[in-house]
Amino acid sequence: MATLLPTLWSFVRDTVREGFDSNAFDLEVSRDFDTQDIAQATGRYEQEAKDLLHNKTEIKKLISYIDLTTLAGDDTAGRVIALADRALNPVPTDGSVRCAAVCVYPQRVLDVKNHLKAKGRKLNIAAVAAGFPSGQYHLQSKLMEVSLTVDDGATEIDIVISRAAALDEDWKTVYDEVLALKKACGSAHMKTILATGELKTLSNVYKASWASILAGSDFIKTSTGKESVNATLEVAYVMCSAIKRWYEQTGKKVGFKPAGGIKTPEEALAYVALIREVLGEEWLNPQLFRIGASSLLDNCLKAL
Ligand SMILES: O=C[C@H](O)COP(=O)(O)O
Repeated sequence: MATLLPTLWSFVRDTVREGFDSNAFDLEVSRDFDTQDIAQATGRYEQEAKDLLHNKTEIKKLISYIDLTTLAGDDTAGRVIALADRALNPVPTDGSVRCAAVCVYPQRVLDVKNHLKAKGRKLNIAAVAAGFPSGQYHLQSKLMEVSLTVDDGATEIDIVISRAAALDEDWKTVYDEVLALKKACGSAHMKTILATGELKTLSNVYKASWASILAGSDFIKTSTGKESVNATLEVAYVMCSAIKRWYEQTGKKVGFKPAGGIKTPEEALAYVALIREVLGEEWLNPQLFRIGASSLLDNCLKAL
């Protein structure tokens, strides 16, 4: 483990060298959001969700976007193995459907990996890391946690931003940390959790989205599921506006993951309607759209 430290510190050093252009950042993020416009749009998505609710194909697609999650202090090898089996075959009457990934704590990654190996099956293994859920840890321990979790076999890492830096409007620190963590992820995909329920304003949500996208996040994700306010359509609209803007400027597609408190197919389908309108149908696949949820699958099965 001691040999990891010099490598991890080199991430930090390289990150600082890559720099953050504050002027360009401020220029880009100086936009206002009309909350009335957003409320009108989210009302539309909720209505569209009601219309989609009786379409069984849409419900099965929903299941394919789910990062099937357990993030509890009493998670055991047995629980995450059962979760992985469920993710591989979530609809007992239709073997063609599977969830996008399982999402577990770092210490449970190896249990899932060994189980999949023994079964000869493949499944994305996402793990929350980098001081999840609060982010209130030293950067070097966040980097080490990410490295160890990737070494254990996580193919996707869900990191958290520093809300302290975001609330202090220190976007350079937010960017630097995300950039360093992206490097620590290596080939694993990185989803950056903004914890929007703690960011206070929609303007901060947009700025945190932009800093995270600039720093190379593969996905941006709303929430950990542990904040008192988790995913909402309002913040999803703002985050997807940043993803759209980035795509218009660079041609690069960043994914979106609402997570936390999404329990019913109707709630989840409203996010589908939002993605369809703001980003387009091409975003509606598990490479670019995930839903982080621990109890949505049960309710989807009831709707089938
Ligand atoms: O990232 C996923 C969330 O932690 C899941 O939240 P949930 O348990 O409210 O569905």
